[in-house]
Parts: sequence; structure tokens; C-alpha cells
Amino acid sequence: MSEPILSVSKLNFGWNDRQLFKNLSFALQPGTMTSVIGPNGVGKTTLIRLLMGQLTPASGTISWQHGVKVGYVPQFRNLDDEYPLTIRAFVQLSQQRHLVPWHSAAEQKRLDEVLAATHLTHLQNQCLGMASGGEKQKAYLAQALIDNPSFLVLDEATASLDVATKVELMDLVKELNQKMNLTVLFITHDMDLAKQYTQQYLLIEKEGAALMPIDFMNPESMPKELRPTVETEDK
Ligand SMILES: Nc1ncnc2c1ncn2[C@@H]1O[C@H](COP(=O)(O)OP(=O)(O)OP(=O)(O)O)[C@@H](O)[C@H]1O
Repeated sequence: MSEPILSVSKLNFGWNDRQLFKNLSFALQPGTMTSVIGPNGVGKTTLIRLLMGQLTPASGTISWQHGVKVGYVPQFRNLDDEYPLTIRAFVQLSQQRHLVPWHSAAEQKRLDEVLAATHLTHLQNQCLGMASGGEKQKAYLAQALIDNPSFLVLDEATASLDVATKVELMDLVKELNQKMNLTVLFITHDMDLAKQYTQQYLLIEKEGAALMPIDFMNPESMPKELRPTVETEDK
């Protein structure tokens, strides 16, 4: 096994007197796709904030492989029809942090690559406000990819999208995972997508958390919601 891209060891964290994580330990290998599942309010977003360094653990360690850049795709929130930037300009915002009327050849090239990788080239001059929900979410994905991250966090990024659009977005993420060895952490309540696209899950429950393979050969080892459904024949 190679060196983990992310290792969490004996992490403890709580809000006020409510302990969320007690000695949480797990490690993710580069190039894996992992879903993070668990009931509302159990601490999934808090875990992401700890991983991104926005919160400090009470104790324990979070270690990233040297030099790892993390991209982040938020939950879909609709933008107003009036939102004026084109898809290209919107994606470019995260490249330069501000709009300027000139771009270096290297920046243009990277932007072209990312627009192509996210299947947005033909839409790049369209106003983002007029784009469909799926196109908007792909533009957020493109923004997250512009700095060439090796680790991508999808923070309920498929919630509020219709089924076909969820699948389209996750197919794209899978393609990036395979072509660029992107490591993916996918926070979701959608068990079907977790089963379809990730090899393992980090299950966070009130009593603790565990990283488990999505093991279709051993359904009993999986939480009820993740077990394959067995179709019974009508007699
Ligand atoms: N800044 C904060 N101060 C105090 N408590 C907080 C804060 N942020 C989150 N919490 C509490 O921590 C718990 C975990 O919240 P968190 O948002 O991490 O859960 P979640 O698993 O992401 O939930 P959901 O599935 O609903 O998005 C909740 O009880 C929440 O109220």
C-alpha cells in the first residue's frame, strides 16, 4: 500500500459539552473514492471543517501527504437568472481571486483544460445564471479543479439535483478520479450514489465512526441502508 493521502489519528472534537468524535482514526489511500454517510447532525460538515483546518481538534492529529491541494464543491444552491458572469469567467474567479481583463497564456491553457475536462467548453460563453442546475454544478466543479487539486471534497454536492443530473456529475467525477488519480471524499445522504460510485464509506454514528469497504460480497457487514436490495419473485 502507498502512503495515505490523508491520515486521521485519535481525533477528538466536540461542541460545548457534546462530543462528536471520540478517538476517530482512519486513513485514505490516493486515488480512492470514499463516501461519508451518517444521520443529520452527526458531524459530517464538522469533520470536513476539521480536515480543511478551519477547526482545531481537541486532541489527535490530521496529516495530509506533503503538498496535497484540496478542491471543494459545495451543495448546489441556485444562482439568480440575472447572475452576469459567463461560465468561463466564473470558473476563472478561483484562478485569480478577482476579475482582470488579461490572463497569462498558462492561465488560459489551464482554464481551457478544465472546461474541457468538465464538458463545459461549448457552454463557456453562456451566462451562468441562465445555465441549468447541472451545468451550474459542473461550473462549481470546474472552479474546484482549476488549481489542479489531488483531493476533492464533494460536500453534499449532488443534493437538490435530479437523478439524471446527479449521475452525470458523478460520472464526471469518476472519470476525473480514473484519469487524474483524484482522491474523492463524497459527503452524501444518497445511498444509491454511495454504492454506485465509491469503494468504501466512512460511517459516522452517534457512538463513533468507522471506515468500511462497500462489500457487496458481505452485505451483512454493511449498514442496512447500503445493503443491496434483493428482488423477490412474485409467486
Ligand atoms: N459552530 C457551531 N457551534 C455549536 N454547535 C455546532 C456548530 N456547528 C455545528 N454544530 C453542531 O454540531 C453537530 C454536527 O453538525 P454538522 O453540521 O457537522 O452535522 P452534519 O452531519 O453535517 O449534518 P447534516 O447531515 O444535517 O448536514 C450539530 O448538532 C450542530 O448543531
